[in-house]
Amino acid sequence: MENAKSVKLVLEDGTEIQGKSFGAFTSAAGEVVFSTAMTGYPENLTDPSFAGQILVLTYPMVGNYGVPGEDLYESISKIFESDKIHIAGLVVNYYSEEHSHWHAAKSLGDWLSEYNIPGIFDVDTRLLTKKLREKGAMLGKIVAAEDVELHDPNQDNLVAQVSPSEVKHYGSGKNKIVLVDCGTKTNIIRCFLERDVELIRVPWDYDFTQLDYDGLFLSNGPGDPKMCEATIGHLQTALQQDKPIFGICLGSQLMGLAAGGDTFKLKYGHRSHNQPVLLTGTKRSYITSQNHGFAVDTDTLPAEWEMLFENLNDGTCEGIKHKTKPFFSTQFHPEAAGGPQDTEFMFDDFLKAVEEYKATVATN
Ligand SMILES: NC(=O)CC[C@H](N)C(=O)O
Repeated sequence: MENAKSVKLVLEDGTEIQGKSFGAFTSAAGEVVFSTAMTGYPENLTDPSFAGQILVLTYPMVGNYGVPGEDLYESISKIFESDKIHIAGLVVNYYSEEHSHWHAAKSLGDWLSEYNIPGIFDVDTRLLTKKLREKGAMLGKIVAAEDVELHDPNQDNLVAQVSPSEVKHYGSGKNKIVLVDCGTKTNIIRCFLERDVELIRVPWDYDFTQLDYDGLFLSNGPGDPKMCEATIGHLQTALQQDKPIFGICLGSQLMGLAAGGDTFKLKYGHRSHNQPVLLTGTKRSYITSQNHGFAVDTDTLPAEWEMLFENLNDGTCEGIKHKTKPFFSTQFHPEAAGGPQDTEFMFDDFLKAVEEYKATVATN
C-alpha cells in the first residue's frame, strides 16, 4: 500500500487525523465507535447492527487473514452475518493488503471497494479510542476527495433499512419459531436451524401476532431501539400471552420498552469479544461477545421484570427476564460470530421453555 492516497478522519469535536486510504476512495459520515475484538472483521463488517457506524478497530494489524469466499446453505450465508457490508467506514492502524488463510478469497481492501465503503489506515487507533472513551462515541467522517456533512445515524430508522421486506421460511423442525428480523445476524438463524426448528423470518413491522407459532424471537439490529414503534406495539400484544419470548441485543431493548421500561444511550458502548456478565442471583459469570450502544435502564423496569445478567465492567443491564412468564433476553450475543460461544446454551434454554409451554397447553 505504498501509493495509498491521503484521507482524513474528522470528528465532531474538531479533531482531524490524517491517514491513508484503503477500500473505496470515497467520503462517508457516521457515528464513530470502537471495537476491541482481536479478530472477526468479516463477521463484524456484515453485522447489520453496525449500519451507519464508522468502526475503529483497536487491534493493531487488520487484514492479514483476508476475507473468506461465500458459501451458502439454504440461501443463508455460512460465513458472513448478512449479505453485505453494513459499516459506513473502517479505521485501522496497520492495514495488511497481503493476506494468508486457507479460506481467503480476497483482500479486505478489495472487499470494502466492492461495497464502496472507505477505509483509513495509519491511524493511532488506541489514542483515538482513548478519546472516544473520554468524550463518548462521536459523529465523524472519513474525507477523501469531497467533503460530506456529519450525520447522526441514530436519528434514522435504520432497522427499516436493513430488515427484509418479505416473510421467509426455513427448516422443518418440531418447534415453530417466529424470528422478527430487525437486522438479524445469520448465526442466529444457524443456531436455530441446528436445533430442530421451523423458522418463520418476518420483517420488523410485520404483525406476527396473527401467526401460529410456539415461540417468538426478536433479533439484534442497528440504531436507537425507540425507532421500532411497530415492533414494540406487536410485542406488547405478545406479552399479554404466555408463549415463550427471547430477544438478543436490540431484541432485549425492545422487550424492555414493550414491558414499560426505558432505554438509554451508553457513553461509548460495548463492542468486544471479552465482556464479562454476571447471571443474577449466582456467582457465575460468562465472557461474552457484544456490540451495542444502548441499554435497558434496569431501574425503570416494572415490578414483574428483573435484570437477568449484569455487565461486570460497568454494572449495566445485560439481559432481562419476566418473574413468572417465559420471557427473557440477553443484551450480549450468545450466537457469538465472532467471539466466545460459551452462552449458546441460551438457545437451548429458550427451546426448553417452548417445549414446556407446549406440554402445558397439551395437558390443559
Ligand atoms: N447489536 C445490536 O442489536 C445493537 C442494538 C442497538 N442498536 C444498540 O446499539 O444498542
